[in-house]
Amino acid sequence: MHVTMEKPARKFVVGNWKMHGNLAALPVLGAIDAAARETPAVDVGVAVPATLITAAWQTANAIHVGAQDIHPADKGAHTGCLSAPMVKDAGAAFTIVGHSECRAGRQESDDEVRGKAEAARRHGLSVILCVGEPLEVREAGQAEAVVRAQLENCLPADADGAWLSVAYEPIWAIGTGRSATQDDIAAMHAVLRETCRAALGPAGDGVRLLYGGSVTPANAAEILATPNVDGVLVGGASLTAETFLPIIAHA
Ligand SMILES: O=C(CO)COP(=O)(O)O
Repeated sequence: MHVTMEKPARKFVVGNWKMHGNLAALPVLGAIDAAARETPAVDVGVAVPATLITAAWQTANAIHVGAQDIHPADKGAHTGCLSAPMVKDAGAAFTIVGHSECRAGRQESDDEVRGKAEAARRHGLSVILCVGEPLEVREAGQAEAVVRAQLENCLPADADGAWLSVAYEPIWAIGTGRSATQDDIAAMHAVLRETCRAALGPAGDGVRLLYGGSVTPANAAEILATPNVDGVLVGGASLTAETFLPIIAHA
């Protein structure tokens, strides 16, 4: 089952736990799940470490449980990697692909990221495809051109909002406490929307566009009210109920 994407009515608020959390963190997921059940107009997801996917899926049923990355191949000699069918089997409903921490750590190309998105779709997983520029690119005035090219290169040919979301995560805003300004987010998300429409036609309007990078309870309302922002992808602030629940409440 794909995460149902009913744009623009429903916002998508997603936590990315990165390399944080073990079984002792399940009560946090329980609290997020309870909040999601009380907020049925918002789609809530958490991309947990792979070791927690099954337990999360068994614990929480009002939220979408996701993986943080997959390999483009279904199986093979890829030590330490997980395939789309594996994370699906474990209970994931979606996966993140192309996160800047994966792109940088593993020298991932846009082609590989597109291959991961295609693998996810083949196996019935929804996808959050991440794009975003480093600081030097923004300072050189090239952010929109670079992110547009990144999305064009990573977008699977016949994608649509039934299974695809795109997350704009400027690298300089991740984990720094310095989120992008509302104007910068609006400008970039207009570019993302235009790029989705150019590549996918009317289906491009249905792709949910998320913002990620130092989202907190203090800035979430403003970010979520920005044109073409259909949700947020939250790192640090998704690790505790105290900080993630208020973000869900703002959606
Ligand atoms: O990378 C992120 C989510 O995928 C953002 O992380 P922070 O919210 O910690 O800046």
